[in-house]
Amino acid sequence: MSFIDTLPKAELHVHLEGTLEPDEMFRLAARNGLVLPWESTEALRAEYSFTGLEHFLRLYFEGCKVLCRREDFYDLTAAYLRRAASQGVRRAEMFFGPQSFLERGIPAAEQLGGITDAIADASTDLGIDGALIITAQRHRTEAAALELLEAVRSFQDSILGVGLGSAEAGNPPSKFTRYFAAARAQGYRLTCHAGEEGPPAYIREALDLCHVERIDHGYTAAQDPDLVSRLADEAIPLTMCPLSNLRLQVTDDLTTYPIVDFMKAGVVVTVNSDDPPYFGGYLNENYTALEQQLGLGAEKLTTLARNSFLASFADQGQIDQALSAVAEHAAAAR
Ligand SMILES: Nc1ncnc2[nH]cnc12
Ligand SMILES: [Zn+2]
Repeated sequence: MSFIDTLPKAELHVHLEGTLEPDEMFRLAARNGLVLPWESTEALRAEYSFTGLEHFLRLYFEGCKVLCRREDFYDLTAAYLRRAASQGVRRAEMFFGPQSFLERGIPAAEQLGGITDAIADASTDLGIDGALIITAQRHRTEAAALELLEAVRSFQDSILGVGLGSAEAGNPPSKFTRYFAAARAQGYRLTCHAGEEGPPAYIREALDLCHVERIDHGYTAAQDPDLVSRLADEAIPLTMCPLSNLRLQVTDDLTTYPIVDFMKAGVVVTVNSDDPPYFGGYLNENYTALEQQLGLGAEKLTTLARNSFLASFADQGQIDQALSAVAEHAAAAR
């Protein structure tokens, strides 16, 4: 086991629908009497070569079609949490976008009931602390996002936060100010995908107009040094996803990935997996890619793990406990 394998970590940017492994996609399709447009898992994997975010999203939404019943959502969540726990993940704040399923007539209770049961069982069986962040899809209207908040209202006690995902270009955060205001009024923690393919101005909008507490990706902040200083000064964390950015051609090469520059500037940057099977790795593969491509040593890897807990929406007591575990792990490795 390597230093990274056993380093205690939090994962703050993973889409549950994006954790569907190809063999599981085929198993769930068969269970639900559906025929997939691919002959085999190999044929499906051959599609995992993306020109950009929208290309990827077409395949991602196609995969969502095999999720139909409560047990499908349970199995999906349970499998991710098992995998995460085996990689030293102590806390996972997971995104889930109900709109794809609501539009197919699958009740919120089936979706969220399966997910929350799996979170509860994984907490008991594996000791991993899971939490749910509902995301609206920004290619849809703000009215649809507001309807989503209503559709999940009776599950509010099981939902930690609210975010915004899907196709970024042309769908700025300013389109969703009322959605974020309503979510904030209902007591949710707020986060927003921004600066993945969109410009730094989208990150500023997410902060100034939507008042979010975290930025998901934030890659393009590197183009705007004043914004980087602001993220540091205001302690706004970034949940970055290196292998995702590589596979979606956001970045050509991880040897120039801006995460070290962000760390030096004092930004609370974190490493995450986004949609692991689609992008070639779970959390530890993302840490390992940075270790290899940027030459990160134990000190910087430890800072990234510390940041993951500092940036989480966990209670302060839980954060303090996790930070002690990270410090012990680092000390034992010296
Ligand atoms: N990388 C990503 N960006 C935006 N929305 C997503 N949904 C799943 N993965 C996503
Ligand atoms: Zn994402």
